[in-house]
Amino acid sequence: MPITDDAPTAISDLVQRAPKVLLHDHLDGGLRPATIIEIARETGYDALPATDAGELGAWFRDAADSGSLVRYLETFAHTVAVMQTRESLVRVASECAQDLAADGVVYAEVRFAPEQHLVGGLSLTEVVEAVLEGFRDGEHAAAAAGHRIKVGTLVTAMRHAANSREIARLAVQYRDLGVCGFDIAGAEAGFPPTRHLDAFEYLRRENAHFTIHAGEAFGLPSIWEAIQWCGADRLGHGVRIVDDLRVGSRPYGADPQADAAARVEDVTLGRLAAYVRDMRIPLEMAPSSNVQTGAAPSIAAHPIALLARLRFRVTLNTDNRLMSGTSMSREMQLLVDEVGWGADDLRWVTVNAMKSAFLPFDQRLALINSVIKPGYAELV
Ligand SMILES: O=c1[nH]cnc2c1ncn2[C@@H]1O[C@H](CO)[C@@H](O)[C@H]1O
Ligand SMILES: [Zn+2]
Repeated sequence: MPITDDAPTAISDLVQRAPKVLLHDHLDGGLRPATIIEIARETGYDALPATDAGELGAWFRDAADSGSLVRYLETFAHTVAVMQTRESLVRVASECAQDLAADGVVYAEVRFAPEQHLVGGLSLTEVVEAVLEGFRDGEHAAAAAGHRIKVGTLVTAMRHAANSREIARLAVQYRDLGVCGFDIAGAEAGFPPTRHLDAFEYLRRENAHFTIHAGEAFGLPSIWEAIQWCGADRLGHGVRIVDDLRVGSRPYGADPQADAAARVEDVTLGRLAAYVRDMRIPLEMAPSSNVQTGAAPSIAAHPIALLARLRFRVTLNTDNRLMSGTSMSREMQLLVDEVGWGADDLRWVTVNAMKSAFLPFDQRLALINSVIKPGYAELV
Protein backbone atom coordinates (compact mmCIF):
# COMPACT_ATOMS: atom_id res chain seq x y z
CA MET A 1 0.00 0.00 0.00
CA PRO A 2 1.39 3.43 -0.88
CA ILE A 3 2.42 5.67 2.01
CA THR A 4 0.84 8.76 0.55
CA ASP A 5 -2.61 9.22 -0.89
CA ASP A 6 -2.66 9.47 -4.69
CA ALA A 7 -6.11 11.03 -4.89
CA PRO A 8 -5.86 14.53 -6.36
CA THR A 9 -6.18 17.25 -3.74
CA ALA A 10 -8.85 19.85 -4.56
CA ILE A 11 -7.22 23.26 -4.18
CA SER A 12 -9.50 25.91 -2.68
CA ASP A 13 -9.81 29.36 -4.19
CA LEU A 14 -8.19 30.88 -1.09
CA VAL A 15 -5.11 28.65 -1.33
CA GLN A 16 -4.87 29.16 -5.08
CA ARG A 17 -4.85 32.95 -4.68
CA ALA A 18 -2.58 33.10 -1.62
CA PRO A 19 0.89 34.59 -2.26
CA LYS A 20 3.55 31.93 -1.63
CA VAL A 21 7.24 31.91 -0.77
CA LEU A 22 9.33 28.81 -1.38
CA LEU A 23 12.83 28.35 0.05
CA HIS A 24 13.40 24.64 -0.52
CA ASP A 25 12.74 23.29 -4.01
CA HIS A 26 15.15 21.15 -6.08
CA LEU A 27 15.45 22.03 -9.76
CA ASP A 28 16.08 18.37 -10.64
CA GLY A 29 13.08 17.36 -8.52
CA GLY A 30 10.58 19.54 -10.34
CA LEU A 31 10.72 18.77 -14.06
CA ARG A 32 7.53 18.45 -16.10
CA PRO A 33 7.13 14.79 -17.10
CA ALA A 34 6.47 15.79 -20.71
CA THR A 35 9.75 17.74 -20.78
CA ILE A 36 11.70 14.76 -19.46
CA ILE A 37 10.28 12.61 -22.24
CA GLU A 38 11.04 15.19 -24.93
CA ILE A 39 14.63 15.80 -23.84
CA ALA A 40 15.23 12.06 -23.43
CA ARG A 41 14.08 11.54 -27.03
CA GLU A 42 16.25 14.40 -28.33
CA THR A 43 19.37 13.32 -26.46
CA GLY A 44 19.01 9.55 -26.87
CA TYR A 45 18.44 8.72 -23.20
CA ASP A 46 16.56 5.42 -23.40
CA ALA A 47 16.32 4.30 -19.76
CA LEU A 48 13.11 6.12 -18.80
CA PRO A 49 10.65 3.84 -17.00
CA ALA A 50 7.71 5.23 -19.05
CA THR A 51 7.23 7.30 -22.20
CA ASP A 52 3.75 8.61 -21.47
CA ALA A 53 3.75 11.81 -19.39
CA GLY A 54 0.93 10.68 -17.06
CA GLU A 55 2.55 7.30 -16.47
CA LEU A 56 5.97 8.83 -15.93
CA GLY A 57 4.61 11.27 -13.33
CA ALA A 58 2.92 8.40 -11.50
CA TRP A 59 6.11 6.33 -11.68
CA PHE A 60 8.10 9.08 -9.92
CA ARG A 61 5.50 9.43 -7.16
CA ASP A 62 5.34 5.68 -6.57
CA ALA A 63 9.06 5.03 -6.74
CA ALA A 64 9.75 7.91 -4.34
CA ASP A 65 7.05 6.67 -1.95
CA SER A 66 9.34 4.14 -0.31
CA GLY A 67 9.83 5.26 3.27
CA SER A 68 13.58 5.53 2.64
CA LEU A 69 15.56 8.64 1.66
CA VAL A 70 18.16 6.56 -0.15
CA ARG A 71 15.56 4.90 -2.40
CA TYR A 72 13.76 8.23 -2.85
CA LEU A 73 17.01 9.73 -4.16
CA GLU A 74 17.49 6.92 -6.71
CA THR A 75 14.68 8.38 -8.82
CA PHE A 76 16.81 11.47 -9.55
CA ALA A 77 18.98 9.45 -11.93
CA HIS A 78 16.33 10.00 -14.63
CA THR A 79 15.93 13.75 -14.17
CA VAL A 80 19.66 14.39 -13.88
CA ALA A 81 20.19 12.33 -17.05
CA VAL A 82 18.12 14.79 -19.12
CA MET A 83 19.84 17.86 -17.63
CA GLN A 84 23.27 17.52 -19.27
CA THR A 85 23.19 20.13 -22.02
CA ARG A 86 23.02 23.90 -21.94
CA GLU A 87 19.67 23.95 -23.77
CA SER A 88 18.05 21.44 -21.44
CA LEU A 89 19.24 23.31 -18.32
CA VAL A 90 17.93 26.63 -19.66
CA ARG A 91 14.61 25.03 -20.56
CA VAL A 92 14.12 23.19 -17.27
CA ALA A 93 14.99 26.29 -15.22
CA SER A 94 12.70 28.50 -17.29
CA GLU A 95 9.79 26.05 -16.94
CA CYS A 96 10.46 25.81 -13.21
CA ALA A 97 10.12 29.59 -12.76
CA GLN A 98 6.96 29.63 -14.88
CA ASP A 99 5.35 26.71 -13.03
CA LEU A 100 6.05 28.24 -9.64
CA ALA A 101 4.73 31.62 -10.75
CA ALA A 102 1.53 30.06 -12.08
CA ASP A 103 1.06 28.47 -8.64
CA GLY A 104 1.21 31.88 -6.95
CA VAL A 105 4.82 31.73 -5.76
CA VAL A 106 6.16 35.30 -5.61
CA TYR A 107 9.66 34.47 -4.38
CA ALA A 108 11.54 31.17 -4.64
CA GLU A 109 15.01 29.84 -3.96
CA VAL A 110 15.62 26.83 -6.17
CA ARG A 111 18.62 24.57 -5.62
CA PHE A 112 20.56 22.08 -7.71
CA ALA A 113 23.97 20.40 -7.64
CA PRO A 114 26.17 21.71 -10.50
CA GLU A 115 28.54 18.73 -10.13
CA GLN A 116 25.77 16.40 -11.33
CA HIS A 117 25.47 18.12 -14.70
CA LEU A 118 28.95 17.65 -16.17
CA VAL A 119 28.40 14.36 -18.04
CA GLY A 120 27.76 16.10 -21.37
CA GLY A 121 31.01 18.06 -21.19
CA LEU A 122 29.78 21.32 -19.61
CA SER A 123 31.98 23.01 -17.02
CA LEU A 124 30.68 23.99 -13.57
CA THR A 125 30.46 27.65 -14.58
CA GLU A 126 28.63 26.81 -17.83
CA VAL A 127 26.11 24.78 -15.82
CA VAL A 128 25.48 27.61 -13.37
CA GLU A 129 25.21 30.19 -16.15
CA ALA A 130 22.69 28.06 -18.08
CA VAL A 131 20.47 27.69 -15.01
CA LEU A 132 20.67 31.40 -14.18
CA GLU A 133 19.75 32.23 -17.78
CA GLY A 134 16.79 29.85 -17.56
CA PHE A 135 15.47 31.45 -14.40
CA ARG A 136 15.70 34.96 -15.94
CA ASP A 137 13.92 33.68 -19.04
CA GLY A 138 11.21 32.05 -16.91
CA GLU A 139 10.71 35.20 -14.86
CA HIS A 140 10.14 37.20 -18.04
CA ALA A 141 7.76 34.62 -19.49
CA ALA A 142 5.84 34.53 -16.21
CA ALA A 143 5.61 38.33 -16.10
CA ALA A 144 4.26 38.32 -19.65
CA ALA A 145 1.59 35.86 -18.47
CA GLY A 146 0.69 38.18 -15.59
CA HIS A 147 2.59 36.46 -12.74
CA ARG A 148 5.41 38.27 -11.02
CA ILE A 149 8.07 36.02 -9.48
CA LYS A 150 11.68 36.42 -8.35
CA VAL A 151 13.81 33.26 -8.37
CA GLY A 152 17.09 32.97 -6.48
CA THR A 153 19.50 30.06 -6.93
CA LEU A 154 21.19 27.91 -4.30
CA VAL A 155 24.10 25.74 -5.39
CA THR A 156 24.20 22.36 -3.68
CA ALA A 157 27.17 20.09 -3.02
CA MET A 158 26.48 16.36 -2.68
CA ARG A 159 27.33 15.19 0.82
CA HIS A 160 28.79 11.80 -0.24
CA ALA A 161 31.21 13.52 -2.65
CA ALA A 162 34.30 15.65 -1.99
CA ASN A 163 33.54 18.76 -4.05
CA SER A 164 31.96 20.98 -1.46
CA ARG A 165 34.81 23.47 -1.23
CA GLU A 166 34.80 23.97 -5.00
CA ILE A 167 31.02 24.36 -5.08
CA ALA A 168 31.18 26.83 -2.20
CA ARG A 169 33.65 28.87 -4.25
CA LEU A 170 31.15 28.80 -7.12
CA ALA A 171 28.49 30.20 -4.80
CA VAL A 172 30.75 33.13 -3.93
CA GLN A 173 31.82 33.66 -7.55
CA TYR A 174 28.19 34.02 -8.67
CA ARG A 175 26.81 35.76 -5.57
CA ASP A 176 26.00 39.00 -7.41
CA LEU A 177 24.71 37.20 -10.49
CA GLY A 178 21.75 35.31 -9.04
CA VAL A 179 23.25 32.69 -6.70
CA CYS A 180 22.10 33.61 -3.20
CA GLY A 181 23.40 30.66 -1.19
CA PHE A 182 24.79 27.17 -0.75
CA ASP A 183 23.45 23.82 0.50
CA ILE A 184 24.49 20.22 0.98
CA ALA A 185 22.11 17.38 0.03
CA GLY A 186 22.04 13.64 -0.62
CA ALA A 187 21.96 10.65 1.74
CA GLU A 188 22.25 11.88 5.33
CA ALA A 189 23.06 8.79 7.40
CA GLY A 190 26.84 8.22 7.32
CA PHE A 191 27.56 11.65 5.81
CA PRO A 192 27.54 14.19 8.66
CA PRO A 193 27.70 17.90 7.83
CA THR A 194 31.13 18.26 9.47
CA ARG A 195 32.64 16.30 6.53
CA HIS A 196 32.25 19.62 4.70
CA LEU A 197 33.42 21.91 7.47
CA ASP A 198 36.07 23.58 5.33
CA ALA A 199 33.40 24.64 2.81
CA PHE A 200 31.24 26.12 5.56
CA GLU A 201 34.17 27.88 7.21
CA TYR A 202 35.13 29.37 3.86
CA LEU A 203 31.56 30.62 3.28
CA ARG A 204 31.42 32.22 6.72
CA ARG A 205 34.71 34.05 6.08
CA GLU A 206 33.12 35.28 2.85
CA ASN A 207 29.95 36.49 4.65
CA ALA A 208 27.92 34.09 2.47
CA HIS A 209 24.67 32.28 3.31
CA PHE A 210 24.02 28.56 3.50
CA THR A 211 21.47 25.99 4.53
CA ILE A 212 22.11 22.32 5.32
CA HIS A 213 19.80 19.33 4.81
CA ALA A 214 19.71 17.97 8.37
CA GLY A 215 17.33 16.12 10.63
CA GLU A 216 15.53 14.31 7.81
CA ALA A 217 16.92 10.75 7.64
CA PHE A 218 19.09 11.22 10.71
CA GLY A 219 18.31 12.87 14.02
CA LEU A 220 19.65 15.36 16.51
CA PRO A 221 23.41 14.85 16.02
CA SER A 222 23.02 15.94 12.40
CA ILE A 223 21.06 19.06 13.36
CA TRP A 224 23.50 19.86 16.15
CA GLU A 225 26.51 19.61 13.83
CA ALA A 226 24.78 21.67 11.14
CA ILE A 227 24.15 24.51 13.56
CA GLN A 228 26.89 24.39 16.18
CA TRP A 229 29.83 23.18 14.10
CA CYS A 230 28.99 24.36 10.62
CA GLY A 231 26.99 27.51 11.40
CA ALA A 232 24.03 26.86 9.10
CA ASP A 233 21.71 29.83 8.59
CA ARG A 234 18.74 27.50 7.99
CA LEU A 235 17.93 23.80 8.29
CA GLY A 236 16.70 21.77 5.31
CA HIS A 237 13.72 19.91 6.84
CA GLY A 238 14.95 19.76 10.46
CA VAL A 239 11.86 17.69 11.32
CA ARG A 240 13.76 15.46 13.74
CA ILE A 241 14.18 18.44 16.08
CA VAL A 242 11.09 16.92 17.72
CA ASP A 243 13.41 14.24 19.13
CA ASP A 244 14.50 16.98 21.53
CA LEU A 245 10.94 17.64 22.79
CA ARG A 246 9.10 16.01 25.65
CA VAL A 247 5.33 15.76 25.86
CA GLY A 248 4.38 15.52 29.50
CA SER A 249 6.87 13.10 31.01
CA ARG A 250 7.61 11.17 27.77
CA PRO A 251 9.89 11.83 24.79
CA TYR A 252 8.03 13.10 21.71
CA GLY A 253 7.03 10.31 19.35
CA ALA A 254 5.82 7.66 21.77
CA ASP A 255 2.37 8.25 20.26
CA PRO A 256 3.04 10.24 17.04
CA GLN A 257 -0.57 11.17 16.32
CA ALA A 258 -1.31 12.33 19.87
CA ASP A 259 2.08 14.03 20.26
CA ALA A 260 1.63 16.00 17.03
CA ALA A 261 -1.61 17.33 18.51
CA ALA A 262 -0.08 18.07 21.95
CA ARG A 263 -0.94 21.27 23.80
CA VAL A 264 1.88 23.83 23.93
CA GLU A 265 1.74 23.89 27.75
CA ASP A 266 2.51 20.17 27.86
CA VAL A 267 5.69 20.40 25.77
CA THR A 268 9.20 21.02 27.09
CA LEU A 269 12.19 21.79 24.91
CA GLY A 270 15.67 20.31 25.25
CA ARG A 271 18.68 22.60 24.88
CA LEU A 272 19.13 22.14 21.13
CA ALA A 273 15.44 22.66 20.35
CA ALA A 274 15.44 25.72 22.60
CA TYR A 275 18.49 27.08 20.78
CA VAL A 276 16.86 26.57 17.38
CA ARG A 277 13.71 28.35 18.53
CA ASP A 278 15.48 31.14 20.46
CA MET A 279 17.81 31.93 17.55
CA ARG A 280 14.86 31.88 15.10
CA ILE A 281 16.66 29.31 12.91
CA PRO A 282 14.35 28.65 9.96
CA LEU A 283 13.09 25.11 9.40
CA GLU A 284 12.50 24.37 5.71
CA MET A 285 9.74 21.80 6.15
CA ALA A 286 8.24 19.80 3.29
CA PRO A 287 5.40 17.60 4.58
CA SER A 288 4.72 15.38 1.55
CA SER A 289 8.42 14.70 0.99
CA ASN A 290 8.89 13.89 4.67
CA VAL A 291 6.08 11.33 4.57
CA GLN A 292 7.56 9.69 1.46
CA THR A 293 11.05 9.37 2.96
CA GLY A 294 9.73 8.19 6.32
CA ALA A 295 10.80 11.35 8.22
CA ALA A 296 7.16 11.84 9.30
CA PRO A 297 4.37 9.27 9.74
CA SER A 298 1.62 11.16 7.86
CA ILE A 299 0.51 14.70 7.06
CA ALA A 300 -1.91 14.68 10.00
CA ALA A 301 0.86 13.53 12.37
CA HIS A 302 3.58 15.71 10.81
CA PRO A 303 5.41 17.78 13.45
CA ILE A 304 4.96 21.01 11.46
CA ALA A 305 1.72 22.01 13.16
CA LEU A 306 3.08 21.51 16.69
CA LEU A 307 6.33 23.31 15.81
CA ALA A 308 4.25 26.16 14.41
CA ARG A 309 2.16 26.33 17.61
CA LEU A 310 5.42 26.40 19.57
CA ARG A 311 6.45 29.33 17.36
CA PHE A 312 9.56 27.83 15.82
CA ARG A 313 10.52 29.70 12.62
CA VAL A 314 8.60 27.24 10.42
CA THR A 315 8.49 27.56 6.63
CA LEU A 316 6.50 25.43 4.17
CA ASN A 317 8.13 23.94 1.08
CA THR A 318 7.72 21.49 -1.78
CA ASP A 319 11.21 19.88 -1.82
CA ASN A 320 10.58 17.89 -5.03
CA ARG A 321 7.38 18.70 -6.89
CA LEU A 322 7.80 15.83 -9.37
CA MET A 323 8.64 13.07 -6.87
CA SER A 324 5.86 14.17 -4.52
CA GLY A 325 3.35 15.12 -7.24
CA THR A 326 2.94 18.38 -5.39
CA SER A 327 3.02 22.17 -5.52
CA MET A 328 3.00 24.94 -2.92
CA SER A 329 -0.78 25.10 -3.27
CA ARG A 330 -1.09 21.40 -2.61
CA GLU A 331 1.18 21.50 0.45
CA MET A 332 -0.90 24.38 1.82
CA GLN A 333 -4.17 22.61 1.04
CA LEU A 334 -3.02 19.42 2.78
CA LEU A 335 -2.39 21.40 5.97
CA VAL A 336 -5.76 23.14 5.64
CA ASP A 337 -7.51 19.79 5.16
CA GLU A 338 -5.57 17.60 7.59
CA VAL A 339 -4.47 19.86 10.43
CA GLY A 340 -7.00 22.67 10.19
CA TRP A 341 -4.73 25.50 9.06
CA GLY A 342 -6.43 28.72 7.98
CA ALA A 343 -5.45 31.89 6.13
CA ASP A 344 -3.62 33.22 9.22
CA ASP A 345 -1.37 30.16 9.39
CA LEU A 346 -0.64 30.34 5.67
CA ARG A 347 0.21 34.00 5.94
CA TRP A 348 2.43 33.32 8.96
CA VAL A 349 4.54 30.64 7.23
CA THR A 350 4.76 32.82 4.13
CA VAL A 351 6.05 35.82 6.07
CA ASN A 352 8.40 33.49 8.00
CA ALA A 353 9.82 32.24 4.70
CA MET A 354 10.27 35.73 3.32
CA LYS A 355 12.04 36.82 6.52
CA SER A 356 14.34 33.79 6.18
CA ALA A 357 15.25 34.25 2.51
CA PHE A 358 18.85 34.75 1.41
CA LEU A 359 17.86 38.06 -0.15
CA PRO A 360 19.01 41.48 1.07
CA PHE A 361 16.95 42.68 4.03
CA ASP A 362 15.45 45.70 2.28
CA GLN A 363 14.18 43.52 -0.57
CA ARG A 364 12.67 41.01 1.86
CA LEU A 365 10.86 43.80 3.66
CA ALA A 366 9.62 45.26 0.40
CA LEU A 367 8.12 41.92 -0.68
CA ILE A 368 6.48 41.42 2.73
CA ASN A 369 4.95 44.89 2.78
CA SER A 370 4.08 45.42 -0.85
CA VAL A 371 3.19 41.90 -2.03
CA ILE A 372 2.58 39.37 0.74
CA LYS A 373 0.62 41.36 3.32
CA PRO A 374 -1.62 43.08 0.74
CA GLY A 375 -2.12 39.71 -1.00
CA TYR A 376 -3.38 38.08 2.20
CA ALA A 377 -5.44 41.16 3.13
CA GLU A 378 -7.30 40.71 -0.16
CA LEU A 379 -8.06 37.07 0.59
CA VAL A 380 -10.05 37.55 3.76
O1 LIG B 1 14.99 15.69 0.59
C1 LIG B 1 16.14 15.53 0.17
N1 LIG B 1 17.13 15.18 1.02
C2 LIG B 1 18.42 15.03 0.64
N2 LIG B 1 18.81 15.19 -0.63
C3 LIG B 1 17.87 15.52 -1.55
C4 LIG B 1 16.52 15.70 -1.20
N3 LIG B 1 15.85 16.00 -2.32
C5 LIG B 1 16.73 16.02 -3.32
N4 LIG B 1 17.97 15.72 -2.86
C6 LIG B 1 19.21 15.60 -3.63
O2 LIG B 1 19.64 16.90 -4.00
C7 LIG B 1 20.22 16.81 -5.30
C8 LIG B 1 20.38 18.19 -5.90
O3 LIG B 1 19.15 18.82 -6.12
C9 LIG B 1 19.29 15.85 -6.00
O4 LIG B 1 19.88 15.30 -7.16
C10 LIG B 1 19.04 14.81 -4.92
O5 LIG B 1 20.06 13.82 -4.96
ZN1 LIG C 1 15.64 18.81 -0.20
